[in-house]
Amino acid sequence: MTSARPVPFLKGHGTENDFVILPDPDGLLDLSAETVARLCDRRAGIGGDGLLRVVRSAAHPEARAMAGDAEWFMDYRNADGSVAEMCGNGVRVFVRHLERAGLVKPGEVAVASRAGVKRTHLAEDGSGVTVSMGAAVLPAGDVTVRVGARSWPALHVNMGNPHAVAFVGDLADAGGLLEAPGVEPANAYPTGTNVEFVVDRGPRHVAMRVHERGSGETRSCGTGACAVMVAAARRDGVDPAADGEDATYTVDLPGGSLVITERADGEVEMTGAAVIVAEGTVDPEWLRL
Ligand SMILES: N[C@@H](CCC[C@H](N)C(=O)O)C(=O)O
Repeated sequence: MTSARPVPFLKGHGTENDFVILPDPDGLLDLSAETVARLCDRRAGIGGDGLLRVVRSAAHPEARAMAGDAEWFMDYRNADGSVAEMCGNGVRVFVRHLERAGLVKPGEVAVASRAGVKRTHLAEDGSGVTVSMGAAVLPAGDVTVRVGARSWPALHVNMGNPHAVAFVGDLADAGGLLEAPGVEPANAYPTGTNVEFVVDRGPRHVAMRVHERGSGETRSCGTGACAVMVAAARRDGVDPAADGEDATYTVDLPGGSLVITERADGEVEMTGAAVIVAEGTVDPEWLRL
């Protein structure tokens, strides 16, 4: 990134999955992975699980083709600077920022992402944001998740980005999650994966922890909660496409709860909070690498 002027930023979170937000409507910032990692550093930077760059779709080569359907592109990066296809909590925070900045009105807002255009609904009363996340894809093949000497069978679920969902006896079984869990076979996830550990809380009610690719353990993951909902539904013998009936689950995460509905047409909808907590400018001298 080269910039002589202070760079505006905001900080926000969705169920405590927190993000540095960089408004860059004309796509002028040259954001390297190293710069993203510095901004997301919790001690030496602003701090965040990831970064949301807010760019007009027409101004970004990866989003130009979506500009007719979605004016804004969510350029999402993980805390280590890696690029990811999609971020469920991030897209809610992204539209909350657009609304707060007067760039969109409450109601329907389409957002371009690397996983395609996502349709969102911003409640008039400023409460939650609902996102149509697309249909879950369940690639065939057995997957195993390992932490130390323990292992669990897992379900491979793709929500635009990859997930391995393991049902465990107790969320503490996953241990400290200071390192990425092992996932086998390695070739099931050529670009790595997010890993979810899940327990039951009641009928259509589960709780989870997540280790995110590129960010470590986070307090919430929207795409992860959608993957968990679909995995729990299939385990429970619930398949809305076959049953002809929508199914709704509550997914508790360390940072809050998300309500996930899988519709009979396959669409997975997620509803949850989205909050902007601060805004300011980044010192250009500090940002210079
Ligand atoms: N926290 C996000 C997911 C962010 C991307 C993920 N770490 C990946 O690399 O796929 C969410 O809320 O979905």
